[in-house]
Amino acid sequence: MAATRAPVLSSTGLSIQFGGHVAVNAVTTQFDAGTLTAIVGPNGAGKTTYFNLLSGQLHASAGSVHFKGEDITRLSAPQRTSKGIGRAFQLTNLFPKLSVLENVRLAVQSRHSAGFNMLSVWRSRRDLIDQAAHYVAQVGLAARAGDLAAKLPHGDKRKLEVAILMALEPEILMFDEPTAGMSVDEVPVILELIGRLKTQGDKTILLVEHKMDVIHSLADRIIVLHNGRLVADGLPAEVMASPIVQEAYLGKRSAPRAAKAVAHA
Ligand SMILES: Nc1ncnc2c1ncn2[C@@H]1O[C@H](COP(=O)(O)OP(=O)(O)OP(=O)(O)O)[C@@H](O)[C@H]1O
Repeated sequence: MAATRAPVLSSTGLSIQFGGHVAVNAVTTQFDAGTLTAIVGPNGAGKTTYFNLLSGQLHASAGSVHFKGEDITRLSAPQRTSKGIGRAFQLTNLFPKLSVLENVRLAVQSRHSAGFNMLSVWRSRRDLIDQAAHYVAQVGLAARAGDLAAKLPHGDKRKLEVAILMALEPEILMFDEPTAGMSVDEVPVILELIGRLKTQGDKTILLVEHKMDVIHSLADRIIVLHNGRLVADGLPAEVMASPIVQEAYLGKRSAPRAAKAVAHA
């Protein structure tokens, strides 16, 4: 089914200040349904802070966030999650003393809230476990389903985070450097997963990533943050060729050719 191109998430004049430092500075943009947008920029550009403002971990000093037309600026992170904005957290979301399967089962359960119906607890529990096993298999962790989360090597923990996010079935999936700290042979599993989520067409994916090959293979669009400002926005090839990106992001002084991408002052 063809993806509908309509804004599902947007920020308007979104800003946050830490002391005198403006970490995100009046960022106005929108994310269309069924697209994958990569958010790039040098270290300290404000990418993670912008993510925190969208997902509710931080609250804006100014500006607003809208989800499907609703102003969610004042909603907490859990309220935004329940509306369908899902974010993979780097290792902080895992229950270390529970197994891989149980970690994912809890995510499935929180979506269904099945535990409240005492009459159907057993049947629901079986369903929940089956669904959890499906997500565990999708991220390539079936063989480790019974292992404690704490015992997993780093790369497998990152895969488990993705399984938890998928189990929540959010409309928006936010990944902040999903392959960071992974060995080279583990990276493709996560990239294939994100690629598969993308081809489903109904998910809106936001990806903070430094690896250019990852961005090129997955992104429909790139936005560039620099010193907290949105400085470029467009198709990957255009944005990567733009002088502002060549200089600000790749550290090159001269740009090969002029950019077609929209450069924001
Ligand atoms: N809680 C905070 N308190 C004070 N300053 C902060 C806080 N969070 C972020 N900053 C500052 O805001 C700026 C943006 O940081 P942020 O982590 O968003 O950048 P980033 O683009 O994600 O960087 P990286 O690619 O290195 O992860 C940095 O100067 C950082 O030091």
